[in-house]
Amino acid sequence: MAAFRELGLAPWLVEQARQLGLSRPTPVQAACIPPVLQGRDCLGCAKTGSGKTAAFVLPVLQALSEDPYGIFCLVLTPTRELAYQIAEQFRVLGKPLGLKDCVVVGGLDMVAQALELARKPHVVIATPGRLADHLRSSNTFSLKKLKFLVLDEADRLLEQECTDFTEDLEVILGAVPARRQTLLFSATLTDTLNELKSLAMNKPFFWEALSEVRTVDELDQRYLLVPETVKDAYLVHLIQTFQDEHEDWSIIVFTKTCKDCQVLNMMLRKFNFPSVALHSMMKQRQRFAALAKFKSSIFRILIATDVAARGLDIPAVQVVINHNTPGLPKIYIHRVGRTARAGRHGIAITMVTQYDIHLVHAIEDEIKLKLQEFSVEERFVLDILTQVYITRRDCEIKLEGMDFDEKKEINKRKQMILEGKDPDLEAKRKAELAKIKKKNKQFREKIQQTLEEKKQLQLKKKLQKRTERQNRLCAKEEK
Ligand SMILES: Nc1ncnc2c1ncn2[C@@H]1O[C@H](COP(=O)(O)OP(=O)(O)OP(=O)(O)O)[C@@H](O)[C@H]1O
Repeated sequence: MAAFRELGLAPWLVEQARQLGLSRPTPVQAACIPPVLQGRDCLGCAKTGSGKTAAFVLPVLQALSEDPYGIFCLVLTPTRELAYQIAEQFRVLGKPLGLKDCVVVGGLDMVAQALELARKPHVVIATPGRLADHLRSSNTFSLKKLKFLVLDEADRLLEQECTDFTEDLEVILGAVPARRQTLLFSATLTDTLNELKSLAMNKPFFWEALSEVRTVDELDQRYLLVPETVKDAYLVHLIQTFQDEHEDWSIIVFTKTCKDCQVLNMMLRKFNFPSVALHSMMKQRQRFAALAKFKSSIFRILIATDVAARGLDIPAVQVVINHNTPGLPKIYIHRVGRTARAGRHGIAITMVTQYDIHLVHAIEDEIKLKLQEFSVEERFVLDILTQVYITRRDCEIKLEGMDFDEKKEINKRKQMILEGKDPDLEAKRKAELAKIKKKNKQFREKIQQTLEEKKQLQLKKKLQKRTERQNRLCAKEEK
């Protein structure tokens, strides 16, 4: 394969890449860097951990070094943690340029971000919601001269799942120039390819890794069939086994909900495991702190929701455990892709209950590979079953006392504020709407009741008349 130099990158950038340990380009880099340097739009689809970030960071930096100004490049990404990770790559590789970057994500001070944006950074790395908020509320910066628009995890940004970015993307696309280079990357582009192609119209170059299997060869993919009620005991047993056998391994456990994530973290800590949680109901500073502890291997176990499923690059992660079977094969691909990155080996174990077997089949169909069974000595699990059950119950009771659901309500209010809505006004509006609905219902019921009463009355009168008529007839006959 060609060296970085042969792809058209400048010597200073090749040297910078080498210092970071990138000595030879990965296939996605070798394929995508030249067309991007030629000014073409690019859609790159390559497996998790294959170096897609540098595939866009390097050519953007090269173009920036030839014509430096701000704001030159905007990178959009679905999660806050990922935004910081990408910013770090720009910072390290772009150090000789004196690169100025700005990270614009939710959960942090908006005023400080607005000030930074006004200073015209070369590169802005943002989550769509917060950037759209800035665009709606301020005119202290402009994206009109932008040269590059990058959508990392592009399919996630376009799909309408739990967090729907559509409205925010519309605001952002309205603020960037039509004449620009658009770069779109993900490990799972194919589902949204048509929408993505409409974003990249400048002689787009599409590259997809030539491979039947959609996950990396270095990943050992297993399933563990467990009854729903004893999942946690299996989890504790698995973690204990990995910790005993491989002290230096880091483990990510993916859970379905924030509450599950919080309870499992509390439970594992009761068993003295060095774990931290990461989910969207935590304050942003807590999220960063948890991730920093995990990345520095101070805490070797991360319990996370899908907020950590995409993009995070933590080389020490050797094991991914899916506490629930992901409902979508795409989510499975990203989750298990947190291990076995950049040619390293890793293992992914998915817990499967009797109700999830169809989900496993869907995953296998998508990745074009059969998962192998992971065997566990059940007597060890049986030994800890009761203890794990009681500990989990204790943690659930404790969590209820901590008003976890109330916090959810508070977070909803915060989200409204970020969306420029007044939560009290919204609550009032909702209450008024409910009142009107209730009144309408009462009114309808009253009409119904009156109609019913009238009907009854008419029926009564009819019956009365009939009886009177019969009485009269009887009286006549008697006469
Ligand atoms: N040319 C290279 N040589 C060696 N290592 C590389 C090279 N390019 C990237 N890497 C390393 O590979 C790891 C994964 O890269 P990156 O995070 O860009 O993957 P990705 O394809 O974006 O994965 P995901 O789909 O999970 O987001 C990083 O640690 C990065 O430093």
